Amino acid sequence: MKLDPFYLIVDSAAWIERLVPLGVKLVQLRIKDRPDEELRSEIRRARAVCAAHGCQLIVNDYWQIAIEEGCDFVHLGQEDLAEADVAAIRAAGLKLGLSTHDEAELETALAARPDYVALGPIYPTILKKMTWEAQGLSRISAWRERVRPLPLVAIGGLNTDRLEGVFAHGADSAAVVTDITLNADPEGRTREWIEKTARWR
Ligand SMILES: Cc1ncc(COP(=O)(O)OP(=O)(O)O)c(N)n1
Ligand SMILES: Cc1nc(C(=O)O)sc1CCOP(=O)(O)O
Ligand SMILES: [Mg+2]
Repeated sequence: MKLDPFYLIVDSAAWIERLVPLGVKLVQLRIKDRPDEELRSEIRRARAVCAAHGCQLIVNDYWQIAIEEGCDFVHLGQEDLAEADVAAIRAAGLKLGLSTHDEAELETALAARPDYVALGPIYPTILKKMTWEAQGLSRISAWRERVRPLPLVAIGGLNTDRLEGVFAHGADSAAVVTDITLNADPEGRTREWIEKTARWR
């Protein structure tokens, strides 16, 4: 499986409606702490836009709702994975991406036979408080060898100046939140990400 080198992560269908039509081909809907009905409505809106624009939608955390809403890809962290029914996710035909932050998590992730592995935080992130120090670029190279032939996603503190480094060290896709959503010009920055990742597409 090949992932687009630009992996956008946003927290609402409104962001997806705004940015996916610009040419984004891989997007994660990462919503926290909202009632189920709101989540369903957000997922439905996101699915419609992604279907219209040939963009792969990945639903974060809410694998049961993703199954029920007919989605085809979920992302889980290690705590999510511990509580998830991976067999049910597979039986429903969904693909699965998993987070990793250290060796033990990588072992756990690979044992679950995911469709991609994410490594983070490569650089410090302002999005959420993390237990892990920044991994640095060399960790990407180490993960590259361990994760092959699965795609490797780099995440955490990425911006357009850091792309060369993450791809040179073996990432297949660069995931980003705040470099776009907190940018003064999110549309312009999204176009820049699309252009600057073209070499690895
Ligand atoms: C591509 C990608 N990588 C890592 C994460 C983080 O997942 P998780 O550790 O479960 O944390 P939350 O995002 O759920 O807060 C991700 N969402 N996407
Ligand atoms: C959601 C998330 N997960 C991470 C991990 O390391 O697992 S880092 C991260 C935040 C990514 O946001 P930004 O691009 O703004 O740094
Ligand atoms: Mg999670």
